Amino acid sequence: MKEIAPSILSADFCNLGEQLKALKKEGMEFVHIDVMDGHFVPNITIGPLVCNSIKKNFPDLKLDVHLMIENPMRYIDAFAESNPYIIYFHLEAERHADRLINYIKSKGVKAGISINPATPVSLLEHVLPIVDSVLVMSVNPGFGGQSFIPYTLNKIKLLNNIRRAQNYNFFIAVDGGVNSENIEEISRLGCNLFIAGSSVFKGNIVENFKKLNKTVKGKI
Ligand SMILES: O=C(CO)[C@H](O)[C@H](O)COP(=O)(O)O
Ligand SMILES: [Co+2]
Repeated sequence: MKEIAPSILSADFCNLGEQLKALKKEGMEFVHIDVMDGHFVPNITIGPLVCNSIKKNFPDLKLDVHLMIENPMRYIDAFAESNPYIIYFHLEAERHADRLINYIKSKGVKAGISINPATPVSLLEHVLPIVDSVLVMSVNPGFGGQSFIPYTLNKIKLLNNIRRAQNYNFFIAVDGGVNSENIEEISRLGCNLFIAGSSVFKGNIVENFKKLNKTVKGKI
């Protein structure tokens, strides 16, 4: 799989429906939703109400829900209500990762685990066989529009190597500072889902999406 997941963190919230409609027309399948609680990260953003509204208006969009919150277990039921494609939680925010992965799956939702730039891939060793996705943060979480941290490329490469060697099934998602200049390299290293906020929503959103999408799908 090679897909772009536009992150609505950088969308125009007064025109969110129109923007999603325009992107969907160009083949957008995933929409990335950044949930921030003002504790795990300094910012406060979106809750389950918005997820429910997007799902109601765009039932076939795959909701890619990125929880950047403390105590994620407490909110799984609420976010599972919108029937998302996947819920990611942060390893740094959860002492009982195995329990939480299984709980998310018990709701019929794919379970993803996200790691901050400074968190090593080795900490995921024992859960890699059971997660549906690993989300590599390529910026420090909390805000859109930051620059891609180059050393995170090594983490993508390492995850891809482990996946190949062990025959694991998780997909690799990368989030933060993804743009038309670095997306090709990120793709070559084995990334499957490219989360892009400002590089889609700043400027001409349709043209931005088309360019990124064509690059990862190898049509240019
Ligand atoms: O999780 C996030 C920030 O914590 C966002 O998904 C990410 O930053 C996307 O925005 P941009 O592409 O502008 O970096
Ligand atoms: Co995100």
